[in-house]
Amino acid sequence: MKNARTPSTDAPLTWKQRLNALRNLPRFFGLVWQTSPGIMLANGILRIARSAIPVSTLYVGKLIIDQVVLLLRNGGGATAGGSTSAMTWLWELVAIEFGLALFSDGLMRVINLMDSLLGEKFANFTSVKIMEHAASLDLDQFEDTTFYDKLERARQQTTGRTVLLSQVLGQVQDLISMGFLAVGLMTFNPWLILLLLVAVVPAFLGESYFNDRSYTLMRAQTAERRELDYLRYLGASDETAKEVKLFSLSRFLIDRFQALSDKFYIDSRSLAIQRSTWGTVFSLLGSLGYYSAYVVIILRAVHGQLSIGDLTFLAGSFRQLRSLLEGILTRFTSVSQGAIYLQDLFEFFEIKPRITRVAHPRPFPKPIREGFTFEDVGFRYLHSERWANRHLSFTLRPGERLALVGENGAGKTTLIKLLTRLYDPTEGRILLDGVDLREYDPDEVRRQVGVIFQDYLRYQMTMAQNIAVGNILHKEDRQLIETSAEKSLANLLAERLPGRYDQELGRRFRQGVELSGGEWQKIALARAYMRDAQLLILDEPTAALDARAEYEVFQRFSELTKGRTAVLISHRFSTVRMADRILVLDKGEMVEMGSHEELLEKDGRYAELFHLQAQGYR
Ligand SMILES: Nc1ncnc2c1ncn2[C@@H]1O[C@H](COP(=O)(O)OP(=O)(O)OP(=O)(O)O)[C@@H](O)[C@H]1O
Repeated sequence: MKNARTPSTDAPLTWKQRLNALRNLPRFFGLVWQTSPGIMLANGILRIARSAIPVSTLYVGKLIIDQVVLLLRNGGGATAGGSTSAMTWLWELVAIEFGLALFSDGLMRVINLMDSLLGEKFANFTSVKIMEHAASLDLDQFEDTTFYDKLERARQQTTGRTVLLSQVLGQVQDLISMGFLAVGLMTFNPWLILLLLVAVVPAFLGESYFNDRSYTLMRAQTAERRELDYLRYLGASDETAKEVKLFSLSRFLIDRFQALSDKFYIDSRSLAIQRSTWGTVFSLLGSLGYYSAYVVIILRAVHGQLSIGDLTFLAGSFRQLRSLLEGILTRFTSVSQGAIYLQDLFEFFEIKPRITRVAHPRPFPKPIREGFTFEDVGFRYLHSERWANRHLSFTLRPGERLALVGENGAGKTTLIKLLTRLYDPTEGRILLDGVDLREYDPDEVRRQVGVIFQDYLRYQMTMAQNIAVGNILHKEDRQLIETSAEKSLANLLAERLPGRYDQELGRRFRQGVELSGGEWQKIALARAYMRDAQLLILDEPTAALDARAEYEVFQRFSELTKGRTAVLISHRFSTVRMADRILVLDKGEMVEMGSHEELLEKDGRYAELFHLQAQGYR
């Protein structure tokens, strides 16, 4: 991650940082171009056409006034001889101005339409890209809060980037308009340009200063804003309602929400007040500059150096130039602001997964011959001092059923995550058939392993889809889905549901049916049977099942995993004893390994835990 390029959260942005951020724009437009080259090109051409309109309109206006003055001087349009052609010319000019106004209006509408179409396409395009990139990253990157903030900022600004798009395009258009107007103004009096700058530059500097401060504020609040979203979710979601009600948490949550949002309000209020005060001062300065220029122009007109048409043209040009320049400078700060936000997006795209595919991965062994060997494996979570696993050395033999036993936090789930390459070991290595697991394609490893974690997801989808997620490539294979359900006993549930396998589950959308914890678990278990995996891993798969269901599930599991390697984590010894071997973990380290009988005979930690549980049943 290139954190060095990200401005720090407490210092306002320097000009250099602003200009640096502009370097993101070409890449941004590259992406926009990728989204829709046709609309982008048409948009550019129309904007160039539109930028010539202000100066043209003013010039035609000048010609009209001069023509009227000429006609008046010649005794009035109706009476003067030879004035018919002058009148015709006058009406032609009016028609041209009218045409220009219509054309300008039409162009603006088409441009706005294109901006919004392009913006929407781009927002969808980046959202998809963000999702795709997020999918390629490692689990531990998601568990890192700085990463999460970055992802959140990248995600939140999808709509902001749509605005940036029209701002940058508008900027280019206005710059060209200004060029035309400035040429006109300078041919009359170059000093007027100087007055213009005096009128506008302070406003610009003020604007950029306050933009810096609001960006800094926004950035400093990222983590708290995330908390605000979380509180909002806790306070009003179907998943949390039960507990929030029972524990009467709503007041506690609302107060916390209120305190946080009040803090945001106070911070933003003082900034908004300062901004508005200074804004008034700068705008006064601007008016002063404008009226000084106006006086210069009027004096020259009175002395006969300028025609009345010139006067209106120049005054109009000056007024328009001022508002364009102001617009451009103000927009510059928000464009560079937007460009800095883009940095968040690009930095997010630059985060690379560490668990990568080697250039020439080895084919996954079919069948596995020697098994998985842990060689002094240790693992520490990011930012954690403690080792979640340490000094693990053992072999998971092919065809063996291994149970992992240990108290809460002993490192059982972590060991599974290492085995499935969700993480790579911090030290030591894991071999599969004598070759480092990192030499295989991680996707292939995950395909060959069927794993159900204790915190499996309850998808708010149909029952069939809930099972199919175990092997999404076969989502249409009804036969496979139904046999998997039979293996996990979820088929009995399907028979009871009104919509059978097509029944929507969960209450979030449509007419879903909510299930009990054990029912959900059977569905999750079916996912493991969806793939013809060589290694099956169940992490506390039966915790929510009743005694009979648990017995049946394990009877089946034993039959179904015959000849396949299986790892189970369970706190129930009735389940654990079915395994061929048991690995006992304590504080991340292996303390014992052996069959149920061997370990009882040894009378060590396993025997102690076993007797403790058995006592509870006596
Ligand atoms: N994502 C994480 N980030 C940081 N630390 C973690 C993370 N997940 C687990 N830990 C820590 O690692 C240690 C081992 O956790 P693990 O989930 O492997 O235990 P476990 O044996 O599966 O526990 P349980 O029986 O409660 O499921 C714990 O001390 C836990 O606090």
